[in-house]
Amino acid sequence: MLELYSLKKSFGQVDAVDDVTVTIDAGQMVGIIGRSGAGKSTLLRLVNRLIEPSNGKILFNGRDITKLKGRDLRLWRASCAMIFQQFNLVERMDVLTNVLIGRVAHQGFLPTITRHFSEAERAMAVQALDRLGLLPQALQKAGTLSGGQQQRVAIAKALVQRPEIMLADEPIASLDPANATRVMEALRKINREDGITVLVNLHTLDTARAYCDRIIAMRAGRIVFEGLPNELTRDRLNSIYGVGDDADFEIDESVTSTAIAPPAGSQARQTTMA
Ligand SMILES: Nc1ncnc2c1ncn2[C@@H]1O[C@H](COP(=O)(O)OP(=O)(O)OP(=O)(O)O)[C@@H](O)[C@H]1O
Repeated sequence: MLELYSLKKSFGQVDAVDDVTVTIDAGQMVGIIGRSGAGKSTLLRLVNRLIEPSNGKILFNGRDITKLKGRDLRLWRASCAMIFQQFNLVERMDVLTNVLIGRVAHQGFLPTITRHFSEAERAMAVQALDRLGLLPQALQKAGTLSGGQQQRVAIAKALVQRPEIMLADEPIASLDPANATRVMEALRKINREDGITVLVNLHTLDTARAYCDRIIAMRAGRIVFEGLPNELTRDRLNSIYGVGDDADFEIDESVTSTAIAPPAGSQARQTTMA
């Protein structure tokens, strides 16, 4: 269980995350939505300890994460793997090596840069690629893959970290709908099959409603909604975001399936919060 208490991060005068208290149960897939600048990325970066909180506490299974240093901090970062919009792969390296780089926290920096990986680690990387349908691309340079394939390599790289939490910061923002669907399905498969908790920042409300067990909505650094996808009704959303009839997005109340890309001819709409 991940618990955030009065978590705050200020950048000068801006409170990017402002007094956030929330509990995420183990094994949940949680979507974080909100307009650009709401504080979604900052929240994930705080959990991963990529940035230090100005105030507040992070507990994971009762352990105070905010106090971790040195090796313990490195192992924490490995156990809450991050996935970024821009994939963060080494494009000139092959896919398998990119995945193996995910082992750095466990085996140290030197063996990683000299590419000394054990047979067990190679087997782990191959298995992760196989699960994500990328075995045929294992020896291809990462930069030659499509965006969706690269993001799935990034997920495989995160998987070999043996994480307990996966933090995905707008993982589908730069992908076309078909690739976005495959990436979201991959995240959900990992969540369901491995019991890994997934926190995913999303720009599209429909995607969050289709894939996530719970939704957190942020506005100006604060959590303004936390609950089940079907509790996020049009009225509630309007009151949360203060939008009127001339809003630049609409809510598709019919979205209950996993599909992001609607079938040809469908009337399904994409809901964008940006
Ligand atoms: N390193 C930083 N230095 C100064 N201000 C920052 C920094 N990182 C974030 N901010 C500010 O904090 C606020 C929240 O930013 P954040 O990136 O967390 O929002 P977001 O909801 O993830 O937005 P987006 O959807 O556009 O990525 C914004 O006002 C942003 O400008």
